[in-house]
Amino acid sequence: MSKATDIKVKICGIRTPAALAAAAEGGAAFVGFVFHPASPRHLAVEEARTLAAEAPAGLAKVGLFVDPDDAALDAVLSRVPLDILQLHGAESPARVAEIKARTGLPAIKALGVATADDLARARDFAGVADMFLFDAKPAPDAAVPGGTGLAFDWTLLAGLRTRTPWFLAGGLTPQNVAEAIDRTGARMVDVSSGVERSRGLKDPALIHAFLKAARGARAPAENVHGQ
Ligand SMILES: O=C(O)c1ccccc1N[C@@H]1O[C@H](COP(=O)(O)O)[C@@H](O)[C@H]1O
Repeated sequence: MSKATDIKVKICGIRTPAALAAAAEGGAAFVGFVFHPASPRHLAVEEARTLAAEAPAGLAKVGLFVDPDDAALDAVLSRVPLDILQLHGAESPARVAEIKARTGLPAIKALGVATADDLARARDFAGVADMFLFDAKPAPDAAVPGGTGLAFDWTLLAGLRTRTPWFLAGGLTPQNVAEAIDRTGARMVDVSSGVERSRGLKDPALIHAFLKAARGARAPAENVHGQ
């Protein structure tokens, strides 16, 4: 069994200094800033710049984008010192590689999971994505492709074959995160809706509760299966 402190947590959709402070004080490893206008967590570039300046050293700042074009990436990165990009759209492996080369930043590739075939798509990104984030698959007509508070069938992760580090996301809460870690072997977890008091509004007390629950969970020592 791994130590509780081995679990890394990303609090996504940070929009206020209070939420940022709660994430930092509670021991989050990553915070996510959403750059997707359809999302209730969308940040304008200058809002993100102000928040990023308040993030303590060692707290990785992740920029979440959905199928960004180069202009969208440049507009943010010219003003906001991000550490990692999260690509949460239908980006191809070639586009992920292109974005990494252009920005010089590592990339988390988010994959929507509803079936074993969805999970198998991770193979296509081997050697390209630095990390994966497995989230519930959005409905084809969904207005926003994530941050819905919906979970997927965690038993699908038993079929995962990857050496790329991965996050479990989708519908996690302070109440279920320890069970999720225990059942999936996740070493990294990501949450948005589950630490909000209303859609898009983070609750510092829920952020603290989530971090405490995640860090108190016990994950298997290894979550890497096969090649
Ligand atoms: O958070 C959003 O608004 C969002 C918008 C577009 C794509 C992804 C988004 N969020 C990501 O989805 C996961 C899971 O969310 P939840 O915990 O189920 O609400 C979230 O952590 C973000 O990485």
